[in-house]
Amino acid sequence: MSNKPCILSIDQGTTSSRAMVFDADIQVIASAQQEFPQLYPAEGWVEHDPAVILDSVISVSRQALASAEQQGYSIAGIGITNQRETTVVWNRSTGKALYNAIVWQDRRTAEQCEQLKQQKLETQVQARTGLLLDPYFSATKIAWILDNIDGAREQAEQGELAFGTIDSFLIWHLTGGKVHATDATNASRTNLYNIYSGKWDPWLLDTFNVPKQLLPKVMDCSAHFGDTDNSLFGRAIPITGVAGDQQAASIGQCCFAPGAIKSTYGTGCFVMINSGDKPVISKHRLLTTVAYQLEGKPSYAIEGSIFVAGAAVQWLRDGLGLIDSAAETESLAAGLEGNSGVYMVPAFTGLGAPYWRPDVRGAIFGLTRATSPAHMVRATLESVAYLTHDLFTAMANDGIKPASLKVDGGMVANDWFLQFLADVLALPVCRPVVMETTVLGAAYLAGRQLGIYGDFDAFTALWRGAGEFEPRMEECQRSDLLEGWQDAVRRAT
Ligand SMILES: Nc1ncnc2c1ncn2[C@@H]1O[C@H](COP(=O)(O)OP(=O)(O)O)[C@@H](O)[C@H]1O
Ligand SMILES: O=P(O)(O)OC[C@H](O)CO
Repeated sequence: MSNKPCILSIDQGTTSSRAMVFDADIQVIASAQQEFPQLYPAEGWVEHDPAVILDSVISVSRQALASAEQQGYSIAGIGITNQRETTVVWNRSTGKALYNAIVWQDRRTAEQCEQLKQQKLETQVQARTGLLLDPYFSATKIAWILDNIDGAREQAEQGELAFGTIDSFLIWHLTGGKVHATDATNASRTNLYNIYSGKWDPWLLDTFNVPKQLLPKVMDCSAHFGDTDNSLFGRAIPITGVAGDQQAASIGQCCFAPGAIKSTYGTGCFVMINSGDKPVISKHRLLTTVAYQLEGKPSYAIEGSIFVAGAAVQWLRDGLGLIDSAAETESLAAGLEGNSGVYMVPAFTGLGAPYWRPDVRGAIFGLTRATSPAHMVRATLESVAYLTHDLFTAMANDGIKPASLKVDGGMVANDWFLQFLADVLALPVCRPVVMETTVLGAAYLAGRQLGIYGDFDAFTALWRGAGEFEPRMEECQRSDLLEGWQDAVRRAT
């Protein structure tokens, strides 16, 4: 009979679904991962098939769970973390989605956002949500589904439909259609949730034309969300932790004190700085968001969101066929003396913070007959570091000047990238032992609710750095590179 308690943590990311099992000492004992297709049905549109997402989550969870049980462990609870903002609307009777999931990167509602900006509503939206007017967030994506799928708006008004970010969609299906809930971090990315009152906001629902009947119940990040349906894992398992992936990464990096900062390099890049128990509104186009909510008390963060980071590496592999694997980018970039004046602006889905230009598209500058695939690769990696530098400039203008940066996500396996990042930011960059901080954060939230994991101090005591990258570039070289980048951005925009 297995009796060692452990937590199954599910990370439903933009490019893959991952499940990891953590024991009571927060060590990884099992894991499984599955990539799934990205759908690009029109220029600027990005979708996922919700049924494929659900299947991939169930499949990786079953694999990780079986491996843990074979080792004599018993799953005590489940944590869920997810790509944020991505929007699903489904039928409450059948559970079937009305339309594909509209992914956070999707730009189809740029015009609606522009119209709201023309009506001078951005300041009011920011004052309630901490967010800006951009197609990134869920509200205009929901309205698009209601206005473009036959009969959807009437069904929504009659209470027949449910909206959810991916966490909510998964909770619904894992509990056999019994629970329609989300957590405060995911709610805070919709543009419908008032981060001051902690409630769905009637003015926002009206402004974005979204019926209240669609919305899930908003809960703390550590809470009993519901139990899984017996048919899925052979018995009911409680879901006890939920957070958006960037917030979960911030928890996994132990960013609990005001000023603590992390940057995650997955499909996109997201920098988050803890601002304590008060929301701080940026004057330089950064976002304010809920970092986590425990025992009814929210903590807040300032966030810089870059839409394309690892996605550009994926494009080199899948779009251009320049590389066979993401890992190859490291030796290709390191093999060059410099960038030879080649700059890439990876605005495949517009530019996020601090530019917020959904209309801009990607560009490459400085090509010559001597430009090789390695130059393209290097320009791609460099661009992610420059975009991070732009966020740090906005943060500095808001008075935030960190002394070092904790990093995580798929791209930080790349040592060359991290050294270049440290050089461009002129800051030490630290990579943790557990690079999957997102799943770790969700596991912590779930295990905390069950009493398996202790308080923040106990968790922080377990955090280990795997190595620091110290800045070592000459200042004149750094400023030349940044000048080249700024020129490229000017030309692209
Ligand atoms: N060694 C590497 N160098 C650069 N990029 C990498 C490397 N390994 C993985 N990546 C990139 O990291 C991303 C995957 O990271 P992950 O954190 O799993 O993303 P997500 O959660 O968004 O699906 C992919 O876009 C991939 O191209
Ligand atoms: O899937 P990731 O890790 O790139 O994260 C996506 C973000 O949550 C989008 O806001």
